[in-house]
Amino acid sequence: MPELIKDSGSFQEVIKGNQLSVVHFSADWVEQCKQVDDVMDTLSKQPEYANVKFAKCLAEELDEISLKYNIEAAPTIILFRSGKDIDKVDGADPAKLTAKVKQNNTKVDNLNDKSGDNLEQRLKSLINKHKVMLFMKGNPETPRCGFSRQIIEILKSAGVAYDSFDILTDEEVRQGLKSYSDWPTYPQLYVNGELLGGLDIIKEMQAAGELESALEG
Ligand SMILES: N[C@@H](CCC(=O)N[C@@H](CS)C(=O)NCC(=O)O)C(=O)O
Repeated sequence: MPELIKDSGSFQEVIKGNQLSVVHFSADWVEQCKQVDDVMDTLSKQPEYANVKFAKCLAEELDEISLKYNIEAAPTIILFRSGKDIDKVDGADPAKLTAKVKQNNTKVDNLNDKSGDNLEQRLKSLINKHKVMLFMKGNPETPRCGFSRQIIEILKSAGVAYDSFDILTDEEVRQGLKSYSDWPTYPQLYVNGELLGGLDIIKEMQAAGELESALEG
């Protein structure tokens, strides 16, 4: 049975930690929320989700938290890992909610499996996955940050082939790459395993007519 979050202290308790946390922003008077309650209840009883935290909060009673996470209507379900929101389901959509819990929990499992691995090796292999490799928020079809969206447009106009990695799906890579490359933000664009830069640098290169040759490596 999902825990009922009553204040911001218990909310922080629920979302912290490397496990997946699934929080239903609910309103008692909205019929669809009952459907989400049932799905959350069923999922919480499945052995494969034994380490996932399922919780519910009454969105109108915790307005500061609802504001922070842009809750516009109940039900909204937000998935968290290590205190950060990593995914979201708007409205009562049992199939989508189930799929997202499964998908994001698999990522945590992968992360845990890899915890003994050398993070540096993982980062190196990701950086070298493609000649031009973009680390961004979201994916080229659905960028989840304006900076990432702009760099996608630039790469599109340069007509270059590239691969991308969504750092919102992997907190270890998100934080690890910042220190590995000594670069604090995303997007990060790599060519032949070397950091070319973030959005501002890429824009400068484009303005100077240097981008296409830099992308050639
Ligand atoms: N001026 C930066 C803009 C990028 C930026 O500020 N990104 C922020 C917000 S999307 C970021 O990645 N913050 C660190 C994080 O979210 O982990 C650039 O040239 O790339």
